[in-house]
Amino acid sequence: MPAPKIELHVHFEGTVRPETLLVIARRNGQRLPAETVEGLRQLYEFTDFDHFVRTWVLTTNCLRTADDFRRIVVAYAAEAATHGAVYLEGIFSPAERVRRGVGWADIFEGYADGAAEAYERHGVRVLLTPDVDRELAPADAEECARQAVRYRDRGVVGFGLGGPELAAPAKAFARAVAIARDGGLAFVPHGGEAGGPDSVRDLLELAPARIRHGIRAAEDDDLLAELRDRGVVLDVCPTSNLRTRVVESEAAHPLPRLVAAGLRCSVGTDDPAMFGTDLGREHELAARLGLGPERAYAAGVAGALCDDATRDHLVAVGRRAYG
Ligand SMILES: O=c1[nH]cnc2c1ncn2[C@@H]1O[C@H](CO)[C@@H](O)[C@H]1O
Repeated sequence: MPAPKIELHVHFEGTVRPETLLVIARRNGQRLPAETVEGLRQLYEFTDFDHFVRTWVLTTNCLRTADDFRRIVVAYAAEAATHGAVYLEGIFSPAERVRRGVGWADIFEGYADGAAEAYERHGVRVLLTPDVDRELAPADAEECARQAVRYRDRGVVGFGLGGPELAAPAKAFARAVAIARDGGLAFVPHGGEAGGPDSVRDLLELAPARIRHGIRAAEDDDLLAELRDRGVVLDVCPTSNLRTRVVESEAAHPLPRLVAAGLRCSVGTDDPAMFGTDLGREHELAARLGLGPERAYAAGVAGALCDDATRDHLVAVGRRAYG
């Protein structure tokens, strides 16, 4: 049995393995930019972060029905469970689907049903953190936040910001974040991935519950100290950083610096099907970079947006496995 794991940073749309994506696209009458598994794999050779984001938008468009969303959650929970996952917080990007004619309810109902079914069938607790990309009009982001709040009792616990990091400052979405927060959702944005320390500071003004990536905080000692003192958990995805080329090589990855600075870092796969990774391999890489499974699990417990009973359960699971 693999050691228990908590994954806080995974995009459900990016978990769909090429074989399955081709089937879904065909069923929905959607054209993908490649028509074979090999073709998709080649498409996933990213030249830079921007190229990755553009490709992500192209390939994830074929997901369209409530049933698609439900199934991809259940399938990923099954996969992650084989690597020891006991708790997942999954991201999805509703506005990108709505823009292409999918209804809000189909998206939220599908993901919420999937989260419930994942627990029933695979024993993995799944909570949901929809996000908006930084190229979205703020008014549309506000609508997404309102929709997310409506699903608060169906497993939606957070609201995030993703996509091209340099397209707009987080502040442009302050109203959407306020709507989410007033509705009981935590703010869990991406930042410090393609953008540097200033981009992380920009997020801190909106009091994030965690930061997705945040790795470029390692370039600034004062910022590292501030993140440590505030206890902000960073959801780090090392393979993603290598594959989108925001980090040049494994040896150059800032994770050892983050760990040395006393930051709490969880380990995530980000978009495992697009980056050719899985939760087990991601933890092997994190361990090589100085972040072992026990410490990663503790960061997961600290960062999870769950209720007290679930956190107590996660603590007990961790204690049994790691002592
Ligand atoms: O590593 C990542 N960084 C930023 N955005 C990401 C990442 N992985 C997936 N997305 C998703 O890409 C979409 C593009 O507009 C966004 O919705 C974001 O959630």
